[in-house]
This record gives sequence, C-alpha cells and structure tokens, in this order.
Amino acid sequence: AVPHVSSSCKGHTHQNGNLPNVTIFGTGGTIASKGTSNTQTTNYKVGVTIEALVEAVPELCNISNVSGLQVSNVDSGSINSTILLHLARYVNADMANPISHGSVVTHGTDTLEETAFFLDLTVKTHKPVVMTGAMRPSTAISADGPLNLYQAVKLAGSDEARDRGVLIVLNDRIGSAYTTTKNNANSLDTFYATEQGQLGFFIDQVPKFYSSPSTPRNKPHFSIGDADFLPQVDILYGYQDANPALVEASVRSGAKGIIFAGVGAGGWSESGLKAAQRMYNETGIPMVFSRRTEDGFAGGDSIYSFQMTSGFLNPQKARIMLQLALLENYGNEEIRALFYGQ
Ligand SMILES: NC(=O)C[C@H](N)C(=O)O
Repeated sequence: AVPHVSSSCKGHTHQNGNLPNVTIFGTGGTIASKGTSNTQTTNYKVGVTIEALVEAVPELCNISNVSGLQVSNVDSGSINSTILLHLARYVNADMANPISHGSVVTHGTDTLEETAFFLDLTVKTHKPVVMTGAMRPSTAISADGPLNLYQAVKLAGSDEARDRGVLIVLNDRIGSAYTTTKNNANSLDTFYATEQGQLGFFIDQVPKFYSSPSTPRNKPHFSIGDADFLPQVDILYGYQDANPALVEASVRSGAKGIIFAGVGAGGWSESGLKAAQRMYNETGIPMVFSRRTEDGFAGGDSIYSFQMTSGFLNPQKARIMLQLALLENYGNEEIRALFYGQ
C-alpha cells in the first residue's frame, strides 16, 4: 500500500471536490537538485525533497489536490531494481485507490525512459501515470522543473490522458514510455520519440493529444509479485573489433541475459558472435540483439539460431523487458516470441 501522504497544498486542509487527486512520487534527479549559484547547470547536487518541489509551484494546488511521497532521492544513474519494484507497487496501489485520478513520478532524465517503460509494463490501470524531470537544477535561471511538474500534474488530472500507458512530459511534449527516448545529454528539448511519433503537446498548459488512445502492438503486462530485485541483464555496446571476452565476463559475473547494442540493425562481429554462441551453449541464457543507433528496427535474419532481436526497442528498454520476462520465468521461445512482437 502507499504510505499515508497528506495534502501538500499548505492551507488547503480540505480536499477540493472539484479538483482531481494526484500523487507525486519523488525519486530525485536534476529536478530535485541545487547548484551553488543560479548560473550553475552542471555538477549540482540532488537532495531537494518532493515537499519542497511542490511548495515551489503553489499553482499545482489550483489544478489538483496534490500529495507527495519521497520514494528515493538519487541521481537516476543510481536508480536500481529495488527502487523500481517499490515504485511500481506504490503506483499500482495509488492507481487502485478509487479517489486517485493519476500519478506523477519525478525522476532524473538520464534513465527516466527505463523507469517509464518498467512502469508501463508493470502498472495495470486505465488512469494516467506521468513521468517528468528537468534538465536544469531547481536553482537555475529559467529552471525547467517547475513548469514540467505543473504540466505533469495537469496531465495526470486530465481524462484525456487515460488509457495511453505511462506518459513522459518534458518541455511541452507529451510522449509515450514505449517510444520516447532521451536524445541530447544537455539541452532542454531532449525527450522526443522515435519514428512512432509523439502523442501530443501542451498549448497554454492544456494537453492536446493528436489522436485518441491506442496501445503499442503486443504490449505485455508483467506482475512483479513480491520480488526484491530483478535478474541481472547486461548490455554490451557494439563497435569495430568488439572484445569477444566481454560476453564471457558478463556471464561469469552472473548475467541471466545479455542485450547487445549492435551495429546497424543488430549486427555484431563474427568473433563476438562465436563467443556468444559458446556461452549460449554452456548456459542457455537469452541473448537479444538491439541497435546502438538512436532509432530503427533490429530484426530480420540472424546468423545464429540462438540470436534474438529486439524489434523497435532500444537496448535499455529491451533490457527492462528481458528482466521482467526472466522474473516471470519465461522460457527462451516465449522470450523470442515476446521480442518478435515488438
Ligand atoms: N537531467 C537530469 O535529471 C540528469 C541527472 N543526472 C539524472 O538524475 O538523471
């Protein structure tokens, strides 16, 4: 269950029955960070609480009865599977509460798409679940966090956002957890979608969707049970002359599956593939070939029968899906079919 959270709107002792109830789950990231001056936009420190984030945007209380819960307060590179599993349980419980209209998760942008995709595959709800973050710390001139948070809460309180899976909001754009990825390490307008497109845009803080709700083809759902962590799945990056020994190193350190961020549409060197085949013969662990390019489809003819391909999923999303499939004890043929549908 979600620990009891009281309204974060100071002076609002009663819920306003005309406004939607929205819970914000804080996990950290730049949106929750502070620099030592208002021009500092690198090397700032995470640590601003979810209460302080909400207090900084009193306008949130005009559009929702907002409550906050601190799940973690870390850079998103430090989000681990234990935090993911807790977060999924909290959001599932919040969405099962009839009085909740939607959930918001604030998160570092570096791995935001991984958490969004994880929640998309593990939270069962028709209600809006919206993730947001920021590219500038809360102390910066023109910090982007406050308006991103406002738009995320607005979206979580909107009926039009239902039945669209987990949504990602940053810099006015509304994207799907399935297709949105971080594209630029520094700029504000970093989240946009792959070929499959954006879902909508904010005009004067009103969400405008381009189309009625739709669901990604063959989208699975995974129930996470009472797991405390996810199986180890490593990602190996493809490059010329990729070191074949890394496959074995990954297996020996406990990997239960490997994602290859392959060259082109999932390619890998011949010597690397032979090393992977040897490790596959020894362990039978699933090996899924994705792409190191920003966009595209990894699939088609594989050289070796053990190779699986990730379809449109990028390596980091393929990893989340493989972890969840392994957690649910999918066999290799089921995993192959799962990825074949993506
Ligand atoms: N813009 C950000 O949020 C980056 C930050 N390093 C993170 O936690 O992901």
